[in-house]
Amino acid sequence: MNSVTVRVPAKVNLQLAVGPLRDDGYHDLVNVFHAVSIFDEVTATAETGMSVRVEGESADQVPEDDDNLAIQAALALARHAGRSYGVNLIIRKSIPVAGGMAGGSADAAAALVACNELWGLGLPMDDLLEIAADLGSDVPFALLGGTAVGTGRGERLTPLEVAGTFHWVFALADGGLSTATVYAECDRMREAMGEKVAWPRAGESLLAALRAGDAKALGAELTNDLQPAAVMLRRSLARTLDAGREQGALGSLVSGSGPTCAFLAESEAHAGELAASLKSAGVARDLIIAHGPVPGPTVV
Ligand SMILES: C[C@@](CO)(OP(=O)(O)O)[C@H](O)COP(=O)(O)OP(=O)(O)OC[C@H]1O[C@@H](n2ccc(N)nc2=O)[C@H](O)[C@@H]1O
Ligand SMILES: Nc1ncnc2c1ncn2[C@@H]1O[C@H](COP(=O)(O)OP(=O)(O)O)[C@@H](O)[C@H]1O
Repeated sequence: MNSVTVRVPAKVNLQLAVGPLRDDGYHDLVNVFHAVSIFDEVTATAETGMSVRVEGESADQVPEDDDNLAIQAALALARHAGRSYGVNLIIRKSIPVAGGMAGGSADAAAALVACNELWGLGLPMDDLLEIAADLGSDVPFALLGGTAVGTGRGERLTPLEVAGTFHWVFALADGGLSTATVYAECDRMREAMGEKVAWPRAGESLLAALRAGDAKALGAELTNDLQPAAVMLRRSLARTLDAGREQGALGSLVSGSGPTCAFLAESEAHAGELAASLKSAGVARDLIIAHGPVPGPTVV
């Protein structure tokens, strides 16, 4: 086999509970990940060296050297296998870059799956999950897909039972936000308010809403502890979130570290109406309709 293509979804966080800052610079989380139908595609082709090319949505903002998370994934996999494999990766991006939808992590997960296949390694999921956790906190979930709760840095995963499909509208912003900057702003705001940071816990009502496939109940339970920090760093997000609520979204929140905002709709038709109203309100660079949960990386 000379070439393998893998399609990989974006994520939105249904609950992001951020615990205290740890000594290693990370925060303990309860991170309820939900994979949605916005996909990047990664094609891995056998080659002697390691190279990457990025095409599509905001490709100019993605590094085409060893800083690219997909190349880092291929290098980590080759190291794990103890061989000096080579690969050319072509990444076709649709997931917004630095948008809080884990596009880089998705590409890394896709590269792990594609190279595992291309190089005939046959490594099991558990090995790939271990390599993924060293690449970034969100990469293990990007390998898994579906809906799952992440603890620790977000890398320790338990898949969640979900009934049916949820319909979403995503409002894209101009430019990205740095994940590390948003966590640091969250710490700064908490300190300024003298807030005692609680140990993060999964919301029982949120898990029940997922099990029941109850969009209305889910909408009321969406929470993101990074949202105040993201809004502080990008004030225009307050207006975007307000517009979603005014236009009848069941729930509105910043996706992860932002600046993408996510709006939960009642149905596919309602998502279409909501996207149209948000477009008229002029509160986003672009709007994308998607559904979740969807499976993780898939060889196409
Ligand atoms: C916020 C979240 C929510 O899912 O995703 P994004 O919105 O960026 O997609 C994640 O926690 C991001 O995960 P990921 O993007 O993989 O982060 P990493 O590369 O592991 O870490 C980047 C930086 O984020 C901060 N970080 C990350 C994870 C964590 N549990 N605590 C942290 O404080 C640290 O400052 C770290 O240096
Ligand atoms: N394959 C990749 N796709 C996107 N961004 C990447 C990739 N590899 C490295 N990066 C870098 O990671 C940063 C965060 O990207 P991304 O994963 O899209 O956002 P977020 O962490 O907000 O979900 C980008 O600014 C970019 O410089």
